[in-house]
Amino acid sequence: MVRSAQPYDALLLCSFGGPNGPDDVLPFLQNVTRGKQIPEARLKEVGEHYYGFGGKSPINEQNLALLVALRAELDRRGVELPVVWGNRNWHPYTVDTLRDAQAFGAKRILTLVTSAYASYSGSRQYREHLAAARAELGDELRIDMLRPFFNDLGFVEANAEAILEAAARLGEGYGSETVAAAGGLDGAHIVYVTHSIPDTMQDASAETGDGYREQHEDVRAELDRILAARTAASFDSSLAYCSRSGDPRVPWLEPDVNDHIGELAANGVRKIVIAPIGFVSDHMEVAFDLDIEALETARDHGIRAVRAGTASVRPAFVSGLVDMILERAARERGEAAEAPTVGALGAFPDVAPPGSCRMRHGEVTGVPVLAGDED
Ligand SMILES: CC1=C(CCC(=O)O)c2cc3nc(cc4[nH]c(cc5[nH]c(cc1n2)c(C)c5CCC(=O)O)c(CCC(=O)O)c4C)C(CCC(=O)O)=C3C
Ligand SMILES: [Fe+2]
Repeated sequence: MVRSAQPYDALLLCSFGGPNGPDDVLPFLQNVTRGKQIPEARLKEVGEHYYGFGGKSPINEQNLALLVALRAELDRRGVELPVVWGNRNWHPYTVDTLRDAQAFGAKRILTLVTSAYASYSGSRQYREHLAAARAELGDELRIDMLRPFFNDLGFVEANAEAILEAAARLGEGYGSETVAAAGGLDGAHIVYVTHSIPDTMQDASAETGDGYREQHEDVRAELDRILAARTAASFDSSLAYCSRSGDPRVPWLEPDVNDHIGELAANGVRKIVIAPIGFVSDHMEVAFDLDIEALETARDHGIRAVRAGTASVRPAFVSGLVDMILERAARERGEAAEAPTVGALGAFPDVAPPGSCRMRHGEVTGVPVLAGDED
């Protein structure tokens, strides 16, 4: 039986984008930082991270893999829904992808952004971006966005599995993988990591609902609960931040993961699992800021450290996303469809509330966002 995802004609996988080679790095960074106050020195530094990887970010191939995995899961369930891919900061740009989709007759698009948590960077900036694309392509095109998925069981389950696999590497020599995971986790400290944002962006994210930091704390608590139940190991955890940018005088969320690892070492911690719950795939922030910098910091302090994988294309994650897509489509058809979540915060609304997730607390820019949530 063919099931439809009506009223949607296509699913747009919308991501950040990244350079595919050395010549892309500068223009990509210019796209990202247009209108933002980022010092030249920071840009140079980030450019070097990319050049160190041959000028190529892993993010585009990771998004293609996610697209293929979503396609396969939709097919497996017999759902007819084209999946297309577009980015905010690099080719293929969202507006070009949507123009093609429109040429094939698509009128109503559901967007999945590769950002699990709601803040300006992970939510409103995408809604501004999509509104700009729609303004270019015409009002017949209707674009919706899926609610944040940080507390979807599939996303949380994928992270739990990745942490257990990493813990098993810490516990090598304990026997079977389950025993090794428990042994590795026992006495360990899990450092959950996400992207730092300016304090004023955090405050803005908390204005109409639970804020960015609170969303991560909710995931941390839920993961701790799942991991303790599955392993009976005794462990601690905390939330730290990576990849701060901007003017050094402007406060961003802390502790920085490297400072935090130093503090843990001073407090006698000897083994850690670094769990990048703030990221959906192992892109540059993970490959450089965690795998190169944070792991080196741990080594310098004599701490054994492993980095857990991201949700990426784990079946639990992909399947959870498809559930969310089908639920949203059902609600748009006027059918009753629940929005199940884990943790304490509950489902975020399908349409972001007016005034949510501004760039800075107290700031109103008047930049258009998607229909339904204009200020
Ligand atoms: C919350 C958040 C996420 C997580 C949510 C999500 O995943 O969306 C995220 C993801 C990403 N950030 C990325 C890259 C960059 N972010 C920058 C700058 C900034 N990020 C910010 C926040 C976030 N960013 C902020 C507040 C800035 C300051 C300027 C601004 O207000 O926008 C800069 C400029 C240079 C620098 O200063 O770092 C770059 C190059 C890539 C691509 C990686 C790759 O290429 O593999 C990805 C996935
Ligand atoms: Fe970023």
